[in-house]
Amino acid sequence: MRSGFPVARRGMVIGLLGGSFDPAHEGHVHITREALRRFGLDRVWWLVSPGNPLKARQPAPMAERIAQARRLMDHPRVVVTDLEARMGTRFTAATLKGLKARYPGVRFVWLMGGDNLVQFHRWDRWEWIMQTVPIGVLARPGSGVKGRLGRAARVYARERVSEAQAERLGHIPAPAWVFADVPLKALSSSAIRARGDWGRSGTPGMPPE
Ligand SMILES: Nc1ncnc2c1ncn2[C@@H]1O[C@H](COP(=O)(O)OP(=O)(O)OP(=O)(O)O)[C@@H](O)[C@H]1O
Ligand SMILES: O=C(O)c1ccc[n+]([C@@H]2O[C@H](COP(=O)([O-])O)[C@@H](O)[C@H]2O)c1
Repeated sequence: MRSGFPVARRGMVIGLLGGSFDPAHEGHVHITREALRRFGLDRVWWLVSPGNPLKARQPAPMAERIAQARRLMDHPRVVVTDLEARMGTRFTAATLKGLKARYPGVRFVWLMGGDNLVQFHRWDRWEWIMQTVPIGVLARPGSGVKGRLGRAARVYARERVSEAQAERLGHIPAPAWVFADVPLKALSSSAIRARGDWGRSGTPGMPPE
């Protein structure tokens, strides 16, 4: 990855988990492992965001978040990247456009927790995203209860793929999305920040020493 851009071969299926990772925690690790297993992914790339366009709060410096995420997410098929900062994008649609141009022949799958599906219709060019890449949604406490999946799920209800077909997700033409009912982990970056041990404890999500 000398250029800062990870290597990917044609035909690979790569899951993209975008996030603030401020800080990364065991919930991110958990959904990444579940996504690798359930969606037939060759790799997952964590896209550490320069800043979520819908969040007013500025996150911790990119270098700190990347370093902490790499310490936590140690897996041969997972890459923690600052691709969005390198490409100068922060909206997901722009990121996907850039990645598709840079990696022809690679199949991307967008990954997100159920909380993001609920507000997905507020994202820039969300319908274009839906029609461009398959989406794997992972259950999160407080989201995914019947009737609370949000507008995007309603508009694209017929494009929902069953969990039994999820292993082929990267090969199903968009629009296609799966809601994976993974075991729930009630961890969040905001709770860790509120506790105030981010930056002091080596492992967010664990009690400070
Ligand atoms: N415990 C979890 N279970 C399922 N999905 C999660 C979990 N934690 C984070 N995610 C998902 O991972 C992605 C990146 O999350 P993010 O970096 O914003 O962490 P967060 O814990 O949601 O942060 P914050 O509490 O600041 O909103 C998002 O798609 C989010 O929905
Ligand atoms: O493109 C958008 O309009 C958009 C709006 C909100 C969130 N996102 C992306 O969703 C991902 C999760 O964001 P966050 O802050 O919940 O970790 C991250 O990659 C953000 O850039 C993207």
